[in-house]
Amino acid sequence: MDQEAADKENISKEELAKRPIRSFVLRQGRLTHGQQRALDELMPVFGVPYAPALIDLNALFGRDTSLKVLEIGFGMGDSTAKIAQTQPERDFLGVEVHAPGVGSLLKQIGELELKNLRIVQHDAVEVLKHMIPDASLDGVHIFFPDPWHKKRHHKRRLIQAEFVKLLCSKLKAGAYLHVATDWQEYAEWVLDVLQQEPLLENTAQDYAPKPDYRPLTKFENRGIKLGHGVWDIIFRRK
Ligand SMILES: C[S@@+](CC[C@H](N)C(=O)[O-])C[C@H]1O[C@@H](n2cnc3c(N)ncnc32)[C@H](O)[C@@H]1O
Repeated sequence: MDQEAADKENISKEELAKRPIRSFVLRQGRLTHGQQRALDELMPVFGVPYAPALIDLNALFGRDTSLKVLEIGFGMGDSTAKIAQTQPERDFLGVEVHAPGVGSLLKQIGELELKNLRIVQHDAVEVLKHMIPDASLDGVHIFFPDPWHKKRHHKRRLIQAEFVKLLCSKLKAGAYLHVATDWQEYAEWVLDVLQQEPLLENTAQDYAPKPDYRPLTKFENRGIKLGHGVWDIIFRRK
């Protein structure tokens, strides 16, 4: 049993044992004024409340000709907003559990007047299972997922064989799955898990060159200057 995880969430070890293993720890996190305001004013407009009911993605975005891309764990949403801004012909559904991040992305949606981005604030595993129709996605972005460094936490890593199966069921034939990470051991793990899924094929020999649509984050820029690596892994649904 994971005392550290129980302590972090202020719940008993017994309660934790009954819950499914999750890829995140929900921290309270302070909201800035701007984030709170964006949550109050823009969540009713751009937020999709979690419910165990399938979403009609074409109806949600009001068009059926656009490609539909899901992003899991967008953090503060800076890359998400930039991508949505530079690809107005595509529609993006971002999923994140962290309230300050959701507030931050809503603020950017307002400032940039983005029409092609919607947000669900909930565990992406449940969103995928209960809200995303089968074979409805053209792409999935998972940028810098929590690497869960310690061996005893590896079970919390988002990218696992079972999760990848679930993802595959939601991808259209030919759709892409793009994972980026700055932790080499997690990059190797992701490559291994994706290679073992028979419904996926790698678009590269192993790691892919960074596609232009993924902006360099501030954090990544700093890392590159220090000689740290970033690995992009892009597979396609057969
Ligand atoms: C290390 S951060 C990276 C954030 C962002 N993609 C970036 O590149 O800066 C990982 C994010 O994934 C979110 N996350 C992890 N598991 C999740 C899940 N199952 N559903 C939704 N969000 C999740 C966390 O809350 C966190 O904000």
